[in-house]
Amino acid sequence: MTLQAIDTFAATRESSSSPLAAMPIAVTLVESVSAEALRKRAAQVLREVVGLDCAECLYVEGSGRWLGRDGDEVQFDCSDFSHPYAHVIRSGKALTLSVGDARTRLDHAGFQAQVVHLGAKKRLQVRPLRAKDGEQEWLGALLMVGEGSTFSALDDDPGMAAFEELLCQLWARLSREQGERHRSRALRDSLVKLNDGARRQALADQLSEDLLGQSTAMQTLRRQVVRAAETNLAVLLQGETGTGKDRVARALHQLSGRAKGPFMAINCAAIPEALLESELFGHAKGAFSGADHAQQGLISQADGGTLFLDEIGDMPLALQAKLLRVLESGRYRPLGASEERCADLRLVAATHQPLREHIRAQHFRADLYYRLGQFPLSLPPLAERRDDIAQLAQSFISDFCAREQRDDMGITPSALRLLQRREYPGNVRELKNLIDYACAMTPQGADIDAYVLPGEQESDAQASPNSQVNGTAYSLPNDIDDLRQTLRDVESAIIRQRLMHFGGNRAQAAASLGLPKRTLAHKCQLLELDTK
Ligand SMILES: Nc1ncnc2c1ncn2[C@@H]1O[C@H](COP(=O)(O)OP(=O)(O)OP(=O)(O)O)[C@@H](O)[C@H]1O
Repeated sequence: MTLQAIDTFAATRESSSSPLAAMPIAVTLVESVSAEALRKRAAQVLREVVGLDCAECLYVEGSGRWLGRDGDEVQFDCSDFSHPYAHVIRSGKALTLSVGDARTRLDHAGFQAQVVHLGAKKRLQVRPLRAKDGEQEWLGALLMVGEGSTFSALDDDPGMAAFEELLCQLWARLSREQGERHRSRALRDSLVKLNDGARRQALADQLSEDLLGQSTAMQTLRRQVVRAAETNLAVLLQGETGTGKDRVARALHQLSGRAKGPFMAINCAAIPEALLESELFGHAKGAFSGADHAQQGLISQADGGTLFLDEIGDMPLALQAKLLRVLESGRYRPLGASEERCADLRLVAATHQPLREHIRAQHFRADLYYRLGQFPLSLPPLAERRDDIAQLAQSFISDFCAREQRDDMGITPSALRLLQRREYPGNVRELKNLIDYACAMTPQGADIDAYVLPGEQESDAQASPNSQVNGTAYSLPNDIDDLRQTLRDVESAIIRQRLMHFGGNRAQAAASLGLPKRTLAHKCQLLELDTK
């Protein structure tokens, strides 16, 4: 299928009554190999098939501040209201006016050049184009110029809505794919251009897209990751569970000169001891019963790239000695093989365990510990960077909406305050799970409210003795030292569960608890469960 499909469709559109008549256009759009090609094709469809005088897709460039035109230097500042795109991007709503009006009311030179040759009586419509996948808010804007009757027909045409939806979906996907590819290339190119300090800062800033958090601890961590990525040193990541060790390991690989090589990962705690050696080192044919063919191990597969050993604290002592040899000499011997092999890899290991204590207990080799930790990195627990919670929460909400194809949702200030106050033994992973749950419990069109967030006692309910009040399960802490606060917590948990049960309907929740609605509203306010 080629661009001819557009012409064919244009010719047959009038006469065709097939419900599948729009398929060739969809195929043409889907075949676009880049976001730029997609924009061109979409505009061509609108001109040739719909019969518009002018159609053009403008794109929001990376910083989100400018709208650009393909093949043109002209850029439109998104906060400059002398052109229609700023109005549309800021309001999120389409704008329709006559070309004549646009000429007199909007005096941006670049925009004037776009419409100067068009008849003053024609209508002009600009529509915002927005990715619904949460990764990239604004894609750009669609400029269309044509007869008033064409727009009246388009406004009622479900085909136009479907066309726009398809365009946005494809665009978001293509720009994400391109962005991912371009990002590492651009980063490496920038190494050449910038001096060391600026280059490192630029890389650390780029990393903030993957390793979220503006706290000092996260900024320091990102700068350390950049430094570590410049070297071939073995990196030991230490941090509580869920602090992002896996993410950091992948970022290290992506930033390093080995980014084009493989990234192989294994969780040493998840593989039975007996299998771990052959998984890592590989084996020769007949090395053990059942080994009816030779198999490469991860060390060999990571050649030229990075090997990530998660939960290194769980590696058996015998294997630790073999791993040390790989690190010292770059040589290893697959199980049952007669010859040694070489591997050129960077090792990144991670643990949440106190390895020094393991060394004292003789469960971990001290020499391996020091060799692994040539470049030690500590990941801060979430409790030490509560300032990051708001950004993380917003990002997880967007991820949820994109994944579940839900409309954008926000979070109320009281819900955010609750999140910022609570404890997170499971760190960022726990916060992410909590947000996923809260998103799922929040009705379409609403923001996450405090009442949908399970309290800490509810999360830990299995761990401590449960009680039953008024049909609502909650857990009694064992170490009550402030009865009033405990009673407030229990009251808050009960009200939140009731509100959740009744989908946020305060009147029903109040009736079910035998309270006047006003009293419940007052309690909600005191307990910061208020939504308004
Ligand atoms: N700084 C961060 N920015 C965005 N997401 C993060 C960040 N840190 C962690 N996460 C997310 O939290 C979850 C847990 O992260 P990850 O698996 O990297 O933690 P971990 O320290 O390796 O955990 P474990 O020790 O249990 O294996 C993942 O969903 C990850 O994407």
